[in-house]
Amino acid sequence: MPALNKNLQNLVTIAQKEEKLGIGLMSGTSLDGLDIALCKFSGHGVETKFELLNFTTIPYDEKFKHEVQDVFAKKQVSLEKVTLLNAYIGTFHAELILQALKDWDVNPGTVDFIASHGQTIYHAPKRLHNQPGYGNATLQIGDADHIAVKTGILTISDFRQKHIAAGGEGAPLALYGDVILGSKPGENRVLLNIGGIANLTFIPADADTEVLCTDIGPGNTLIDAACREYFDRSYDEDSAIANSGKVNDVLLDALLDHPFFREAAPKTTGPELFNLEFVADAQQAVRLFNINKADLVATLSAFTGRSISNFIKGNFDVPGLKIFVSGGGARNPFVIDYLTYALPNATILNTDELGINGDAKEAILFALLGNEALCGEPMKIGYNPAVLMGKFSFPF
Ligand SMILES: Nc1ncnc2c1ncn2[C@@H]1O[C@H](COP(=O)(O)OP(=O)(O)OP(=O)(O)O)[C@@H](O)[C@H]1O
Ligand SMILES: CC(=O)N[C@H]1[C@@H]2OC[C@@H](O2)[C@@H](O)[C@@H]1O[C@H](C)C(=O)O
Repeated sequence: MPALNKNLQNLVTIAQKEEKLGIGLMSGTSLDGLDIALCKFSGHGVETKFELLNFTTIPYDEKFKHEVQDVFAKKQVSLEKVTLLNAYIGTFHAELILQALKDWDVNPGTVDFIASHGQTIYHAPKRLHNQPGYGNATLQIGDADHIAVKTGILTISDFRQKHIAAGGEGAPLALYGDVILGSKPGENRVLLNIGGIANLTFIPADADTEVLCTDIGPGNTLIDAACREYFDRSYDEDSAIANSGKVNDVLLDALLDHPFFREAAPKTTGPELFNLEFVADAQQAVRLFNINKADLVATLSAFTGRSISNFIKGNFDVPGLKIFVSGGGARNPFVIDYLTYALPNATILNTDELGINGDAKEAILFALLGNEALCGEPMKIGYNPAVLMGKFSFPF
């Protein structure tokens, strides 16, 4: 029998190691920076033992943000730019990983794998694009061959395509991590991530009830977009702008009137739908052509709070519900106060109370999916396809 080549031999050796050191990468819809989580794993599936050794977010500079924004969530872009960015982001992410490892004094040779989400540039579930003959689709760029070659570390990437191939919408993938890391028998839990888009995983107390993981609607994306457009700021730090404005209830109702909120879950979305054009359409519908810009930010912040609380109230009317919040929106006091007020029967906590750093949660999730790709078994959770996700890129 011919011997396996060096890449495959290394792959088998890594897959069979009792303990693995893996890096998870996430670069989300907020485009604030690259989240890098260095984790130690043993086991797989619900038996996974996991430790977060180091975490950092390396902020993107304005130039890089603009480069990505040029092609992000837009129907028409330069194909040349997308092609250039695919290689460029891969190489850039590799440089950021090497920088983080240097800062942590970790030798890249000791890291077994990198699990890279890539940068989503377009998310197109069938419900959203509505084009006959085409199914669900999504596109993450930042090619992993560049990461593997530049870092010398086996890289697993492009997790969402397998989810779609097996019948999903390619997102949210959070449930695999949420169930592995956040379940507690006998307790009704929601793990709520407020990133650019808000999503949640409901883990019921009773094992016979189905786990549900779904996007809910906008998290920070509209608040950030309005801050960029009208205040020359990238976000509303500590809700300073929202707190100086007044919620416009007519506009709030118009925003909430979109059919997305009436569609059955699980469902996914993105800034392809929730953008400033969406807000202008809602203003048009109620003939509100002029609105004070601080009132607009307050209304968009209330929109995030209300769409999340409506979904939770409408779907999980269960006793003793605990909601563990993560993502940058957990630091938006206006949104968190709104949830606390609108959901008096639930307890609102932070994922840190589960021992999971809320900022690191999504990067940890991808590290965990990388671990599953190496040594796991397909898991049937909720309505999600039972498949192992990710593609392998070798360093040599
Ligand atoms: N102090 C703060 N006050 C208000 N908002 C904040 C604060 N800190 C962070 N945020 C919000 O969090 C955002 C970043 O969130 P996060 O890093 O979770 O996004 P992401 O990973 O891109 O999201 P996604 O889950 O959609 O991929 C910022 O753009 C901002 O809107
Ligand atoms: C296509 C895509 O990148 N979706 C992201 C985005 O950000 C939040 C929400 O929309 C979620 O569906 C998903 O990310 C997380 C990590 C997920 O898959 O669970």
